Amino acid sequence: MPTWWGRKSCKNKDDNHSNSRGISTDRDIKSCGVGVDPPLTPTRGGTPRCSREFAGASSGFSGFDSDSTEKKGHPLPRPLLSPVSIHQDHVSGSTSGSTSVSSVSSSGSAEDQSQLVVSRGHSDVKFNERASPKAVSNRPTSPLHQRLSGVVSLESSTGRNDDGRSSSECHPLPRPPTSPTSPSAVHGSRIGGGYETSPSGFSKWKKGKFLGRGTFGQVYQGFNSEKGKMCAIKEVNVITDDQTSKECLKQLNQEINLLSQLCHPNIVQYYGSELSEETLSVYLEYVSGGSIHKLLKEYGSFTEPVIQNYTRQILAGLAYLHGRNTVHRDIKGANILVDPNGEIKLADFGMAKHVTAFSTMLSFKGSPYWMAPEVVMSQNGYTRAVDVWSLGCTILEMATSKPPWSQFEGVAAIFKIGNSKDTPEIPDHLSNDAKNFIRLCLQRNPTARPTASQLLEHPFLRVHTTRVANNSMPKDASPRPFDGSYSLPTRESYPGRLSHDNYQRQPVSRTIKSPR
Ligand SMILES: Nc1ncnc2c1ncn2[C@@H]1O[C@H](COP(=O)(O)OP(=O)(O)OP(=O)(O)O)[C@@H](O)[C@H]1O
Repeated sequence: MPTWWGRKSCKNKDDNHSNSRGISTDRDIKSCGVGVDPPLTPTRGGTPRCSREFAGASSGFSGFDSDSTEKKGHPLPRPLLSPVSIHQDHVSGSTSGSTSVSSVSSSGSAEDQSQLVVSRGHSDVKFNERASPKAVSNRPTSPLHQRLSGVVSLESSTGRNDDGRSSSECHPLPRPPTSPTSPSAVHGSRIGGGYETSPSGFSKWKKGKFLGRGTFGQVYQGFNSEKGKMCAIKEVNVITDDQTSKECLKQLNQEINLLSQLCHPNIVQYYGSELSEETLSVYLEYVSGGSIHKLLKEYGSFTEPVIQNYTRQILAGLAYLHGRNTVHRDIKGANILVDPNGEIKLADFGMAKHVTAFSTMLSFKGSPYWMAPEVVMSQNGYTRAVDVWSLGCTILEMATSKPPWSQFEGVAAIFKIGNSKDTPEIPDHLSNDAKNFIRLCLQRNPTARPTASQLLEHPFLRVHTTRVANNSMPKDASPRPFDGSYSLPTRESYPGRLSHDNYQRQPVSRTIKSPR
C-alpha cells in the first residue's frame, strides 16, 4: 500500500517519495545521469483554488481503493538522487503554493529559468558521447544571437536574469559540454541556451521529408550525415516584425529552453538547435510511429492493455516533468508520440510554462477538449494537476478515438468543461480499474486529483507493470511469435487481476494445438 493510500486529503501531498515505476524509466534515467522526482514542496495544498465552479467537488483524494480489492502494502521506491545541482532553496522554500506555478508563469522570466531544476539531458544522449553533468553556476554563458534578442526578451517580463544582468548580456542557461562529433558541436547549433549562427549549408543535419505542421512551425525529418542518425527538425521562420511570428519564435524558444534540460525515455530528446538567416531549427529525437492521435485515426481506438501501457509511460514522463516543477499544459494524443516499439515520447513543449493571457487565448484557438476546468475558466495559478486532467481526457481519447465532449463545439465545449458539473462519459467496456483511474484524473477540483507519481501506483497500472515482459511492451500489447500453440490465459497468468471481480471468471487453461 503506498504511504499516501489512507490519506483523506491530497493537500500537501507531493511527488517526493515516489517516482515513476516504469522499468524503462529507471534504466534510462540512470544512464542519463539524472534522478526522478527531486524533493518538492507541495504546491497544490497551499493554493486556494476552489472557485464557485468547484464548490461541489470532492474535498480530497482518498486513495485508489474504490474498485480494487488489493490492499496489500506496497513499498515506494526511494527517489534517485540527482548528481546535478538542484535549486533546493526554491523547491523547498515556497509556501505560497506557487512552485509549479512559477515554472509555468506567464512571464516566462529568467527567474523562472533559474528555478528550473537543471538536468543535463541533451543531444548526445542517443550518441553515447555525453559529458559529465555540471552545476549551472559553473557553466560559461553563451551570447544570444542579436536577431533573437528581441524574441528572448519576450521570455522575460523583467528582461533580467536573477543575477541582475539583462538577458541580452548573458543566457540564463548553461552551455553544455560539446564533443567534436556530437550533434551539439555541429557548426551553428547549440544546446541549452543561446543560439549560435551558422552560415547556411554547414549543418550536418540534412532536411528531409515534411512530417507535418503545428501551430508554431513545420516539422521535417532530418538526417545527420556524420552519424547516420535521424532526427525531427522543427522549424520556424525568423521574421520578427509581426506578432504571430514573434509568438512562434517565443514558443519554439520556450520549447528549446525546456527540452534542453530534460532527459527521460518518455520525453522526446532534444539534440540541438541552429539559427540560419531565415529559420530557427530545433533538432529532436525522431519518433517514427507518429502521434497517438495519428494512430487512432489510422487504426481506431486502442485495447485496454495498450491504453495501460501507454498511460504508464505518459505518467512516467509526467512524474519526471512535474518533479522538475514543469507543467506540460498540452497533454493530448496529438502531442504524444509513439516509437515503433511502443515506447511513448511526450512532445510539443511549446505550451509548457506559458500562462500569459495571450497564450491562453492561443490555446483556446486550439482544441479545448483536453483542458482542465481551471484552465478553461482561466483560474490563476495552474498546477501540475492540469496535466492529470488532460491525461484523463487522453485515456478517453485512446479508448474511443475522440476526446471527451467532442460532440460539443467551440463555446459549448468550453462551457461544458468549465461551467457544468458534468464529468465526461466513460465507456462501459473499460475495466473498473480503468474507470476508477479516469474518474480520479477527471475530478473538477484540481486539489483532489492524485499526482502523476501517485497514479503510477494505481491498480490499473500496477497490475500491468508486474506483467511487463520488457521495458515498454506488456505481454498483451505486443505481438508474440506464433509457435504452433496458444495457451489461453490462466489464473497464474494474472495473479493480481484474479482478486478482482472482472477477472474471476477466467477460463480454465487449455492448449490449442494448431494442425500440422
Ligand atoms: N520528434 C518528432 N518525431 C516525429 N514526428 C514529429 C516529431 N515532432 C513532431 N512530429 C510531427 O510533426 C507534426 C507537427 O508537430 P507539432 O508538434 O509541430 O504540431 P502538433 O502537435 O501537430 O500541433 P500543435 O503545435 O498545434 O499542438 C505532427 O504530425 C507530429 O506528429
